[in-house]
Amino acid sequence: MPSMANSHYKQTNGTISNNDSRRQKILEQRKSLPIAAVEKRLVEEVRNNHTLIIVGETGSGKTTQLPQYLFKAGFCHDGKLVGVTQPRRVAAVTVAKRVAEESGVQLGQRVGYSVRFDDMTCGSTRIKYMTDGLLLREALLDPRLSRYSVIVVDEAHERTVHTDVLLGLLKNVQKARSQSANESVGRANSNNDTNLEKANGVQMASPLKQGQVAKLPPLRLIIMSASLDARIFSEYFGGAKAVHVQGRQFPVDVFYTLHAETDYVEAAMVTIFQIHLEEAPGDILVFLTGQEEIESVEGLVRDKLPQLPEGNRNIVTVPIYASLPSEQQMKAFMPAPDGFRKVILATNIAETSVTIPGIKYVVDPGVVKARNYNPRTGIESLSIIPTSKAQALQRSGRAGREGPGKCFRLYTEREFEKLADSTVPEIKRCNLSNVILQLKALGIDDIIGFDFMEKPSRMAIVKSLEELFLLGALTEEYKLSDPIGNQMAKLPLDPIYSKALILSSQFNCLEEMLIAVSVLSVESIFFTPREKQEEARTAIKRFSSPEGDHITLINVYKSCDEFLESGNANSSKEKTFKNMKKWCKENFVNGRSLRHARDVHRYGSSLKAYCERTDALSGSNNLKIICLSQIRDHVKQMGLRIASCGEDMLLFRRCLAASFFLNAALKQPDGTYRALASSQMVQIHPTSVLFRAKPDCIIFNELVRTNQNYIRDVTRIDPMWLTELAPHFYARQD
Ligand SMILES: Nc1ncnc2c1ncn2[C@@H]1O[C@H](COP(=O)(O)OP(=O)(O)OP(=O)(O)O)[C@@H](O)[C@H]1O
Repeated sequence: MPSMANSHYKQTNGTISNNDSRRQKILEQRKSLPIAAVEKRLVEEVRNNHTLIIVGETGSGKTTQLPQYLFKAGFCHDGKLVGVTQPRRVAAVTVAKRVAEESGVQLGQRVGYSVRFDDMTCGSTRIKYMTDGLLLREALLDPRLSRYSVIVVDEAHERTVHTDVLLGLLKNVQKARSQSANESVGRANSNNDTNLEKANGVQMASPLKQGQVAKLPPLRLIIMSASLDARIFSEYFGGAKAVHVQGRQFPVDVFYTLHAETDYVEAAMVTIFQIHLEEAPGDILVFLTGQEEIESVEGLVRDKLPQLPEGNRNIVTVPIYASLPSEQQMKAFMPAPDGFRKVILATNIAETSVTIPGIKYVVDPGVVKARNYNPRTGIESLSIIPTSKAQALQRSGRAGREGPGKCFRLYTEREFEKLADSTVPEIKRCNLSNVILQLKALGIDDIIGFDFMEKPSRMAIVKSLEELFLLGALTEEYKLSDPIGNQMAKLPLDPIYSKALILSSQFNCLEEMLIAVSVLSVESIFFTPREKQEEARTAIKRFSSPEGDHITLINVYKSCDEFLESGNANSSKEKTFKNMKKWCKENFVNGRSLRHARDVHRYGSSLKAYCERTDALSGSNNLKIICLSQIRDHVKQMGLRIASCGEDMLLFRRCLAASFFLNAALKQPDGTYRALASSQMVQIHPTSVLFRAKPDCIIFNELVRTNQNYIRDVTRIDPMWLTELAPHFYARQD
């Protein structure tokens, strides 16, 4: 099977083609989209309605076309932007590339994107695709989103926690902007304006200064999806108008199994080979639930290939999931080598918005991995659950984007009928600390009274407020504390990680904490192939620290750095990549994850390399890539002192105890642990280096329920440190 790394792949996606026939083809394709027939009407509706809901079939052209129509119609005059939010970064990036190509402009110029850790925009950007989380962060700096004339919230049916909070926030911003539009500049630039914003729950980060232009046009809001219950959104926005774009571009035939499948992974495998042997050429997109499952199917396909007749072994598999570094995700969008059929193994990251060229077949087992959070116990569980009808529709929609397609649902039609119409909004099943911290930073103090589209439970809100208070982010009046709360809100991380970074500068170990947080932000950096478990265990021992997983992870990271630095100073980028790959393989380290951690921590190198490559191919060399948002830059900008504790890891462990005190556990006589904050009985996960050692007192990173209550990423601490370093919590417990 050809590997994606030594790629026979041609880079085409996202580059500007000078090829006239390609431009012509794109032009014709655009004209043939169902949405093209109603361009004028849609623009009129946007002019006449401050809030508009657009429902249209998958592939009808909403995401790529509407922003271009609005640009053409003058919504970007005076330098204003049309912002389009997506629940996922891969959609924001790939759609922006497509739209730049369609518009015949360089990506990052008139059309750009901005996602966490990667900003491809410049001063002349007018159509900006971004994740919904990123727009929320922008609101911290610019609470009235004054640069935007229109915000399009795409794929709203997904109801991610960010989409829901964003909708609430946008409602406030709209009110504030409509009112300020009626104010005169002179009056609006003083106290009046600030009061008005506060009254609407949106507080200026910094009040307007004399002479600053306060008058803003009303903010237009468009909510879009293919499978959205327009009524709920319309009611929330005071009876906003909904329009339906009729028609889909290409038909997709949907097939169901006759009987329920007991093993969907096996069924997916069989279906892949059936399609390959029996159906016409065309690539296959398979939806699976996570990295592990994807890697296992990759292995199964590889094992099975030699059993196929020689002429039929032309399959190449490509994984795509959220924690995969961007440059590797992009491989899914590249064409397969000539004569090969590409099989993309994806999580629901590829479910909405994206167009993966070449896909003709979709295999949908009808399941998804979902998080669930129990605010009473503080336990997050990950379980595999059936998708909703809306998700099934989105998945099948991926097959009909370039021509007619087929979708194979690995469940019966009766099961489909029983599926829920839409997914339970994430806001009702997640820990809210992060979101509450952001709302507080936006000046929204009354969280319980906030106008959520669907209110999270009171218990979930109270629990998160309490957690933020204990971390020092909120005062006793539950207001954002200064400087800790403010600093925490600025970091694009979970509050507990942000706290750890801030504290580590006082413990002289910010260098080490930066590495730990980066590695913990990605999928596991260890790689244990099924057939080499013993070898992998021995290899990991070389890095393992008797003090626990955090120091072990730092050891891996630093060892790789040392290896790359030793004798490699003048190596080319390619050579460094190659060396790193070799080192990872020898040490049973997951190269993908480690590279990603290095991106998050410091370099942004693989992202940059990817962009530079596409830039070179597009024949231009002035692409502006800003990777400002790396965590390291954030903490530097906050004035935190980046120092290393060197060999003295005691300081680092004390810092972990001071930051993760809410995640401390004590060993019980039977060898299990009691989590001190929730009193839940938990066990150290078998992948931890402390699984056998079982120290008396530990802190952990996360508590996840699978078949047991497992704690992951564990470090040994002295129980006395808890009362010393977190007296506000542990003195209270006595
Ligand atoms: N990267 C791409 N390569 C090739 N064709 C593309 C690409 N992106 C979009 N298209 C074409 O444009 C059409 C419209 O895509 P668009 O994303 O605008 O649809 P949509 O209505 O937003 O769909 P969805 O609801 O599924 O996101 C696709 O069906 C496809 O034909």
